[in-house]
Amino acid sequence: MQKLTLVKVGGKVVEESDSLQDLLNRFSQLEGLKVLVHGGGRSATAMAERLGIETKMVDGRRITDQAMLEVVTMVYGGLVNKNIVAQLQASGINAIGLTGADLNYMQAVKRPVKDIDYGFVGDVVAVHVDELKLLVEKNVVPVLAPLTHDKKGQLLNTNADTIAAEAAIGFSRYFEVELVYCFEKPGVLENADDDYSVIQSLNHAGFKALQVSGAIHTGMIPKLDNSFNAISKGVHQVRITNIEGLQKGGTTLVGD
Ligand SMILES: Nc1ncnc2c1ncn2[C@@H]1O[C@H](COP(=O)(O)OP(=O)(O)O)[C@@H](O)[C@H]1O
Ligand SMILES: CC(=O)N[C@@H](CCC(=O)OP(=O)(O)O)C(=O)O
Repeated sequence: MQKLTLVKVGGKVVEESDSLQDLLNRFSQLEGLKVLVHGGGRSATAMAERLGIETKMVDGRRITDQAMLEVVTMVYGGLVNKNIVAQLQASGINAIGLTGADLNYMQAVKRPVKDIDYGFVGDVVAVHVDELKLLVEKNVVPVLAPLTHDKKGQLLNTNADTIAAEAAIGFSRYFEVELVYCFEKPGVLENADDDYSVIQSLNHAGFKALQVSGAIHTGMIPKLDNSFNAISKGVHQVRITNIEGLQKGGTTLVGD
């Protein structure tokens, strides 16, 4: 099977032009077939503030009402995505920027309201990577924004870590996929405040134990849930690392 590297880059890296440029330079140098997924939560919050639109969060999760959906569509599908595509083109990479509506590659349903109404947030129900496969085989690099659609005309906001895991699972039918989560820390840390405490290899039982002890918390919990879901559904390897570790290093997740 041919190898494919799928890199997800988070909001802090995307927000700062220097770190984004550094990441894209290193990404451009990765050999073989590749896909980039980007977040941009911080950029959306900043743009909402500039537009006088209040950002509402519950337990660290964005509430996407109609006004916020317009902001995230502009920021994720436009500003962030097209900037990345243009910068990759400048590095000689033939990139194409897409939401889940483009080529109908990722379909979702609006999250049902239980205790909390998250608004226009999509839970992924179907992934169609056949057209993307043809593109990557022609050395085109898809740049995927954290937006999905419901196939009835509604765009939905979907977490970028989930988009990356679901796309990686979809591509695993055709390729040996390595999923790399690139964020601001050098890996999953034994102590979130100590950058020298990187855990080199982590299985699901180890994750759960560190979650119970409180060493793994907040945004790292859904990132690891997405990672282990990807491994259980055929993704060859998942790594969590920073820009410097894009090629190797950080935390490698292992199946039980
Ligand atoms: N044990 C841990 N190791 C590393 N980061 C951790 C850990 N526990 C919690 N975190 C937090 O998880 C956050 C990463 O999640 P998130 O902000 O969602 O990532 P992203 O930048 O990819 O969007 C980090 O900023 C860090 O503060
Ligand atoms: C539904 C949901 O969580 N959407 C995220 C999408 C962006 C994202 O995931 O960005 P980071 O990777 O930078 O966190 C949000 O709007 O914040």
